[in-house]
Amino acid sequence: MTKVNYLLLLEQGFESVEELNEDSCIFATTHYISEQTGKKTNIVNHHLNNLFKEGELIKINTKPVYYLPKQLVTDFLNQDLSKSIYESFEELISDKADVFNQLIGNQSSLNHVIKQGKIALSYPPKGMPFLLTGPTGSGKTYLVKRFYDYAIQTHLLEETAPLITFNCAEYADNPELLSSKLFGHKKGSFTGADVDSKGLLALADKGVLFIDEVHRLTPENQEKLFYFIDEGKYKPVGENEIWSHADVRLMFATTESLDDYLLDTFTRRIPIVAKVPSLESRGIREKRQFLYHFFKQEALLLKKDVLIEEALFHFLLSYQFMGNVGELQNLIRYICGNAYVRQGLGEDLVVSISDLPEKMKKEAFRDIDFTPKEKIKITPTGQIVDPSYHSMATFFDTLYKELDSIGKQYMREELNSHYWINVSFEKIEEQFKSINNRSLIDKPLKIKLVSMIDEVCRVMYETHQIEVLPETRDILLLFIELLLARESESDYELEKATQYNQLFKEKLEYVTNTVDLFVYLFKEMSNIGHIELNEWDYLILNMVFTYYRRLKHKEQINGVIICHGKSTASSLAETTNAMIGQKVYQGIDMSLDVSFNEIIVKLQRYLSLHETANGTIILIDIGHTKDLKEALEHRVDGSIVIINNVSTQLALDVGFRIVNNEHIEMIGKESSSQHYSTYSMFQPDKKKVPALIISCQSGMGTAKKLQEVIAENLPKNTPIQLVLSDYAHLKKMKTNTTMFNRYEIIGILGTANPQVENVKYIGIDDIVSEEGYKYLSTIFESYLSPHDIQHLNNGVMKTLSLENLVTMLSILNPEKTIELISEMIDYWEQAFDIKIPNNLKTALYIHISCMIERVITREYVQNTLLDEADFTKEHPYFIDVIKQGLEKFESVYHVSVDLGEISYLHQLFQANLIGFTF
Ligand SMILES: Nc1ncnc2c1ncn2[C@@H]1O[C@H](COP(=O)(O)OP(=O)(O)OP(=O)(O)O)[C@@H](O)[C@H]1O
Repeated sequence: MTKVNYLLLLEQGFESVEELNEDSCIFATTHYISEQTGKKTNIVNHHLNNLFKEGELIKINTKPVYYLPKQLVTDFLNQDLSKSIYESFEELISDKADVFNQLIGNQSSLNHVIKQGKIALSYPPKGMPFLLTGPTGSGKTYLVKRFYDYAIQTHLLEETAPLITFNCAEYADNPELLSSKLFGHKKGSFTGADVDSKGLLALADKGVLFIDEVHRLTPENQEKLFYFIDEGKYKPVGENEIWSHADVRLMFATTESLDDYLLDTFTRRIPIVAKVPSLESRGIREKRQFLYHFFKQEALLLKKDVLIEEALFHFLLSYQFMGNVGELQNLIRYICGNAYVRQGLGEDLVVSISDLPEKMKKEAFRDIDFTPKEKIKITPTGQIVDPSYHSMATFFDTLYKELDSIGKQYMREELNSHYWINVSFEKIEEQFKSINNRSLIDKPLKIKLVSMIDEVCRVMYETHQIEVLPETRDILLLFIELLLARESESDYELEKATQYNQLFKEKLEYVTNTVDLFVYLFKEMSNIGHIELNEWDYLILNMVFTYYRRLKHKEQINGVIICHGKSTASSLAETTNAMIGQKVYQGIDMSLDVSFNEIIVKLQRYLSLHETANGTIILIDIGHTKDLKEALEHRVDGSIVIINNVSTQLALDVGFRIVNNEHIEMIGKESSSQHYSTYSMFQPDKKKVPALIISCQSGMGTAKKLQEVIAENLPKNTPIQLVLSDYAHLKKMKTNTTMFNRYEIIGILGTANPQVENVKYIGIDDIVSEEGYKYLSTIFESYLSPHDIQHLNNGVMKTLSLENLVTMLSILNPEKTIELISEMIDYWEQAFDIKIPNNLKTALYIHISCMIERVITREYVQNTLLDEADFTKEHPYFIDVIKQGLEKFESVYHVSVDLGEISYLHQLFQANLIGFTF
């Protein structure tokens, strides 16, 4: 029996399937087929797996596993499938449920637009108008059609509901005609109006009217439309008395920017506006998917495999399509059509640069790389064989393996640290050079990236005096390009990388700090795609940042000058550096209105980012030796010498000695005696900086918000750092992460306990409870005074509920919501005659606002455990009072809160109020 027979067998079995479930598809298990055919299960398995790899079958990963013929399942569901392996039949069926699953970018670039659109459509009772902006060809019309499909599928609209499209640009020169088109007209209302005519609003009744190029609508027509939006009625042209009514969901689109005056008045009336991104800004990953998608369409149409020459594919990847997705789609159709004409009836269709339109051909040939490469193959069933894609996926793993093998040699002490760094760096460089970086990312993104990196480096220099050498910048650029092009995450022995990073940090902490700073600034400042760095990537950055710096700057003593006055220290440092001929000193100015504490913070920051192992000499104008000693002894690696009474001569003398590599103590002793000043020297006692980990199950967004709230309420000069951690990562890795090596972790704060042994955890709910102070004390008591802890507690209590609301609510106006909930709580306090404690208040704020969102977005979960009759019988007064409190809320947001939700509220009240009897 051949492979093909197995496929036929499955297809025959599938013919009688009426519903997709485990029973009806039992014919699709290995066991069943083995029994039917008398073949051993491992033989059956082998063939089925091959068919699966070739894209003929999909897999349902239940026990037992089911193999179903992909094409027939697609026909059955009347929808393309988004993947080839499903965890259950339910998952397979629900893949159909959401029409957006198929959309390229639904999880990334279009995520926001889709979310906004769904909200607009679902907003009770009849949805809200919704405006899509975005350049031509970006897919606005395409999205509107998907939103319409979604509304039908979720029964927001009837199956027969109309979708009517109207393009204002076609009537822009004739506002009367436009008006009559939209609103209809009465017989005789203008020349040629021989009969009454219905407008599009009437035709779109109970459905959707999509108005494209809406910026071409005249102000009068806008006004008429606004009136319709507000009141649901309008008058056809020539009709003065009788109002017409229509039940229509409106969607709008425009290619213009919202700054346009017409649009400004428009957007004030349209609550939801979402931007469809240009093709270029969607990044190389999505562009690659679009290329696959459109070539697949052609393969399907022509019923042939399409073989794409690598040079053509890469030209398309890097070409900037001003007409966006639409232009790309047309171009691919043109290319395939051209190739078809040339090749006629051949078995496959080979497409190459020569199939491009003339004007593009020239440009494509200019950049062509003549090394022969394998072609990319796309079959009509959607199977993709792309050798360049695979090499990218394994690229990083290969590098990590190399770094691991060098690291192992270092661990076995076969290499010293100097060689470890050098050999690792050489490997990184070699691997980077091996990749063809012509089309890792598209040109405009690359231009943006170059200026982004320059900007980050400028800020690093201006704020922290860290110079990133041009060589380092080049390699950083390539590295980030590679990261942006990386399609999948590697899980190659991440713990090993963590260990190497730790060893690296022990040697060169200032480099790891510099890397952290670079990553932080890059993420903060960049609006370039999302980049995930793993521990290996950090190791690469550590090596890259060290390598050239070491080559350029011999390891020498660090020099710092601190003086009173606006710019005395910096100009003294500058002059001496110039006279010595290299950078020896960093100046820190101490203007009169700046406290010495602030100077210390500046100094600490500066030193944390620079090599201090060879010692640091601080030249200062007056005193402060003791303060400096205290501030630095835990923070630097090598000896510290402080010399008083700085003068130009002293600075020059010390500077030349530093350059000549004299011993630090000798410099202190001799220079100070020659220049009538005093010096003191001490060895540091290095301790880790305390840090609190913030980690939320609900994601980094919430953790970041929480970090802001805590940071705002901590004393200004506390050494405590607030570090964010991914919840799943923390829970899995426990103390085995760089964070635990880098900091003295004082505790974890979050929304769920990640269960890290021997580390204290407090939840947000603990902080906002009555006992908030007590909980905070368990973590902060060794670091903050009781007064500071109290301040922190109060501050967090005050901001947290509001903050939470703002992050959680994506559509409603948070201030208004808070106001309403607060009224509600007042009402309940009066009616129940109780004082609701803060913890319950916060819980209520959060709970109710989420509840509204649940109702509006129809993600309503029925409380199946509730016995409604019992609950109604036992708590009639509670239900009554809660309902009255919710009344205004229900009417403002057009929602209705069911008994299940009221019973959740009941549980909340009971759990938080001792002796609550209602
Ligand atoms: N996500 C997508 N998947 C597949 N095809 C798409 C996608 N987005 C857009 N297209 C295709 O690109 C073409 C252009 O899209 P569309 O007409 O929706 O753009 P538009 O923004 O409305 O353009 P214009 O402003 O010029 O009217 C269409 O043929 C559409 O089928």
